[in-house]
Amino acid sequence: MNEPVGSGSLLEISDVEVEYKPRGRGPVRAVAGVSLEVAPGQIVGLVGESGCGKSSLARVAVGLAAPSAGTIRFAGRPITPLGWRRRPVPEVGLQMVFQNPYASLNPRRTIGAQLLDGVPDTVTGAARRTRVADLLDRVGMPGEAAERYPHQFSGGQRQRLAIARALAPEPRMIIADEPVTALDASSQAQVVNLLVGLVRDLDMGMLFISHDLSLVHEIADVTAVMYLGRIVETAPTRQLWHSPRHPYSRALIDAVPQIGPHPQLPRTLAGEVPDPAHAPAGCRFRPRCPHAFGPCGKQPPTLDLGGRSAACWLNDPAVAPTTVPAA
Ligand SMILES: Nc1ncnc2c1ncn2[C@@H]1O[C@H](COP(=O)(O)OP(=O)(O)OP(=O)(O)O)[C@@H](O)[C@H]1O
Repeated sequence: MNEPVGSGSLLEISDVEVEYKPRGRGPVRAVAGVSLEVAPGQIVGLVGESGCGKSSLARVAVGLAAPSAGTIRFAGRPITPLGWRRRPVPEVGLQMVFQNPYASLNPRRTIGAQLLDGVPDTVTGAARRTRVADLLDRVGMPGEAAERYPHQFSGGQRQRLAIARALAPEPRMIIADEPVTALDASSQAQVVNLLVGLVRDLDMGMLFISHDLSLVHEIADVTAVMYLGRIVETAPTRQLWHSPRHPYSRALIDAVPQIGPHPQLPRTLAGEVPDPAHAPAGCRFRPRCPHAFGPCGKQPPTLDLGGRSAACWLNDPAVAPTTVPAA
């Protein structure tokens, strides 16, 4: 199953747009031209406020819906959307873990039956049952769980089982969309540690989607920051955390309470995220940006800053004011 990847990327999202056409309303461009890559063995964190388009992007990335524009390739092959409830791309090894584990577990079937569904056909006979036991063991669940139904487990256990279900087809990559948001605090840490441990052990790629920058900071190699349908900054996580180059990334970092020797109360960003049906022209962050100036009314640049990128005119020395505050 592990075919070579030509370009070095496992998942390549290029100029993707997702537009909804709700009845009685104008079109909603939830994803407005996003490009993002995940390499084998890499964890990429995608972070942004609620409504910025993270789930819309995840759904098209995994093939559950078609993008309105742009292309998605996995292991060098285009992803063809097959629709909700059909397993779209198991043959290319991309699986999804949802916020609500019920979305990936059928409440009317035993856990064992559902895990067996995902085990590749190349595993035959008694080895299939053994594989199910191995999967349960990997996620820290007892073998007896195979005979039970999803409702017989707690939220944290269900998410472990959903992770086992995602691992069954031996994927090369996981897209995890807010996988711990619905769980209580103690289960959150356990499930994140489990997921990250498995991804690292199995050398998989992962796109980890979250509204929680402090969590993404803990686990991601690279962080992409999304605002109102666009990626505004992508950088190695440590660089982004210590020297953000987009004012929105700065605002997200400032919103995280700091403890330790230099405690700091969170500073919340003023204003609301605009409705994507009425997105501001030019830089979409402009109405909330403390540094907005002339060129921001134009399309923001996607500036390559050497291994990282930021869509902000402040980083363009040709146009930025000479007294530029750090983002
Ligand atoms: N089926 C739909 N029809 C119309 N608008 C939609 C639809 N699905 C999502 N949207 C809108 O698209 C935008 C992006 O939604 P999306 O769920 O992708 O964001 P998100 O960042 O994942 O937010 P959350 O974390 O709250 O799920 C929002 O404004 C949302 O209201």
